[in-house]
Amino acid sequence: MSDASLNASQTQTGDAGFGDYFALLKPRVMSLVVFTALVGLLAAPVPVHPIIGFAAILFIAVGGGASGALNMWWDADIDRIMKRTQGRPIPAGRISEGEAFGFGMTLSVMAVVMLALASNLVAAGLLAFTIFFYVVVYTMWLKRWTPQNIVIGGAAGAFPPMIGWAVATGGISVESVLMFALIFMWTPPHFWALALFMKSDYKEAGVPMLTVTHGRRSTRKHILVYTLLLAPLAIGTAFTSIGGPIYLAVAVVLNAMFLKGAFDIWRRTEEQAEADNYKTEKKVFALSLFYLFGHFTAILLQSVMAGYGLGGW
Ligand code: HEM
Ligand SMILES: CC(C)=CCC/C(C)=C/CC/C(C)=C/COP(=O)(O)OP(=O)(O)O
Repeated sequence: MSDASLNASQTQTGDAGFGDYFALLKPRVMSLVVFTALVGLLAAPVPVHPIIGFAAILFIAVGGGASGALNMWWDADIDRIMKRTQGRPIPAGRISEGEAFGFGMTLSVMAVVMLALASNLVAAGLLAFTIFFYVVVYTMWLKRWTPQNIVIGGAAGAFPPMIGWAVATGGISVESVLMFALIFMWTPPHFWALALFMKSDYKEAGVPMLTVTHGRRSTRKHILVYTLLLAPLAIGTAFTSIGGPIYLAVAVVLNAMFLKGAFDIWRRTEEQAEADNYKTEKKVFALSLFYLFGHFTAILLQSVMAGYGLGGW
């Protein structure tokens, strides 16, 4: 039986296993979040002892996961309504809201304290702020209040490379802000492409996503505008100290693909999208994941090569 087909009447709180607590950490989304933190850490000009680096990434992963658990605790009511989220441990009845809250809070505090001990207060402070931003600013406040929820709230997902960079350097710099900006501008097309084929779910749950408040036509336009703003930023990063020729080649190809996808989404009518079951929108959502992974992999490659005195301009 799939998770989605379980419901509270078939399962009881207390049935939870390791897998349910692991699911509270939103591991799939967090895998990319943690990767960007790792790249931030490795791209910094200050080498980190491997054990400290490993521990720091682990604590960032735990903090990120904990914020996911707190997000699911607060959003349990809407997760019960949306098909996509009904199989999650709380709506499925395998973990109680109180248990999820306790789990999320305990891990959050532990992650921040441990990161402070393993690295420095700037990194730990940034992690604490990121958890606060995702849980309080995005989840509790913006998500149910404004269609700009993910534009502003998306900042939470953009902090992890800055945390990684701060672990290594103890501070914030132009380069780490650039990595933040890349994720910040990427989040709206990433999410709105998904929202185009999720509209009915958010509507039922009363979440004011752009698709619900402004319609799909406007969302298509918004995706294009943000992708057009993202491209020069992503490509321009090639000419900074975290970029280089390899990054430039990757960025040009990925931005050309992402722009083509955004134009396709913008050109399509709802009838066309419905006719092929939102094939283009689904493709662009998948591409968004590859896009971010590709840019951060290129930043990582450039920094590894720079360590050998190679790959720069
Ligand atoms: C406010 C910002 C964001 C919103 C609202 C958002 C929303 C979503 C949603 C609703 C999904 C569908 C999958 C699910 O049910 O969990 C998803 C998938 C995903 N997101 Fe995002 N996202 C945001 C930011 C990010 C960031 C910053 C990253 C990584 C850096 C990221 C990485 C991913 C990945 C890897 C998936 C695919 C997960 C899978 O395979 O199930 N997202 N996102
Ligand atoms: C280090 C650290 C604290 C990282 C946090 C990173 C972070 C804020 C990621 C946000 C990505 C995410 C899961 C958005 C889902 O939005 P949603 O909660 O509205 O999605 P849902 O409808 O699937 O619950």
